[in-house]
Amino acid sequence: MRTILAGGRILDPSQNLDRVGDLLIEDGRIVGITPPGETRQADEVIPVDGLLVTPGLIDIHVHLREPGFEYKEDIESGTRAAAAGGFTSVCCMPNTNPAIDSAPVVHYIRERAERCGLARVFPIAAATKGMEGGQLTEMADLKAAGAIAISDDAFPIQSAETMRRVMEYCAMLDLPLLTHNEDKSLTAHGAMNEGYISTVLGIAGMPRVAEDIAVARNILLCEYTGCRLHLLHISSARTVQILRQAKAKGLPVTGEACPHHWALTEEACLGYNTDAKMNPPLRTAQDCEAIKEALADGTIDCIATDHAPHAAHEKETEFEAAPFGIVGLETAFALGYTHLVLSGKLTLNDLIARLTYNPARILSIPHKLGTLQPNAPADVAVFDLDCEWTVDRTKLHSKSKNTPFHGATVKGKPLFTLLNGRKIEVDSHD
Ligand SMILES: NC(=O)N[C@@H](CC(=O)O)C(=O)O
Ligand SMILES: [Zn+2]
Repeated sequence: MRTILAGGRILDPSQNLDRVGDLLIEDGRIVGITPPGETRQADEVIPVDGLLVTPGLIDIHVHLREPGFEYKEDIESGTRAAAAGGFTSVCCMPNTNPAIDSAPVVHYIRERAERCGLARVFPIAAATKGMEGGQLTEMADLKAAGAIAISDDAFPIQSAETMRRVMEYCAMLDLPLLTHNEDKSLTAHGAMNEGYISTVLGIAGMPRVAEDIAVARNILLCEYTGCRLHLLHISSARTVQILRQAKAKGLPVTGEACPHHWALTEEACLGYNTDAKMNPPLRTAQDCEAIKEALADGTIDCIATDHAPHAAHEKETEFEAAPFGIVGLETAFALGYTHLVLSGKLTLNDLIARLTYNPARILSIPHKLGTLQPNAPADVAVFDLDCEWTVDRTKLHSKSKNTPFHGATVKGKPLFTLLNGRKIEVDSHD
């Protein structure tokens, strides 16, 4: 079976490649790139003139909610949302019920994802049983079952002693550890960034220093244990500085940023907008600037969504009572293109690198993903960069509609993906 994606602008940061051509795919694998129109024999020709062709996007921070919270999202709806956003691989967080803290749950998720066939799913296993911060999980078993990394994301480990042990095991097993960085003693009862707006709204704040302290501690423990540490959803300018210093020292630390942390500030919470409530919270314009700078200079290695679906009835409540989190898979590319590339902060090549090759490297994702090199699986994304569109929550494929970007006009639209060479087409958002 031979497919040609014909006449697109093929951009692949892993090969420093950006040129118009035909992408040849055979039996689910990339064969190579030829000049437009040169190769004629194919079972299927998909014309992509004027469109952007990249490796399928990879999101290493997604909450798929299955098992246990299928009313918010399930593996099928979540991977459909992924495909609609240009993602061919997602890594899912363990805060499910039961948590991803035993091999059977890892197997279950992988099998379900395989059957859905919309995107690859790599489970991230919990560091502690039930993410309770106590007894460690059987990380070697979890790795053998297919877990790609370790994290207690939503339930950040408060005890330095426990964190040290977790890191020692991760180092021994060469599993990356992903940390949600929050000193809970500083954020108790908090629901948004601590500052002027939280004072105006009368809502308890979550100071940036709660993130910075946890980042500093986790980096010191990383230095002590030699564990590969990845900082989830960086939201604070000071955290960016600490990460920059750690990298300068050569420590095995990486970081990610989510679109909302550069595209929005705490002001989005005005009016008690629960769709602007997430953890870590939206901060200030200065923090957004620092995050964009760090994405540009490579201090922050990758972009992830922290796709965190919640049902309407959960968000339609008082600000303090609403759960933290917003959906992100279907808006991430456009928010990157609009806010980072069109503003001149990042090149298109750098944006795609932070959504493909870099996340693949951070988690050592198997099968040579995040690249269009010959023989790699044909996981591909196709975008219309000229398309301006308005985010409409009712058109999202995710079961949940909790986005603060409803009504925002953005540029750059994911059109479809190929997964193992097979076209995955979901309805457009129009
Ligand atoms: N990021 C969020 O705001 N929410 C996450 C959990 C978390 O990381 O706190 C969720 O699972 O809903
Ligand atoms: Zn988190």
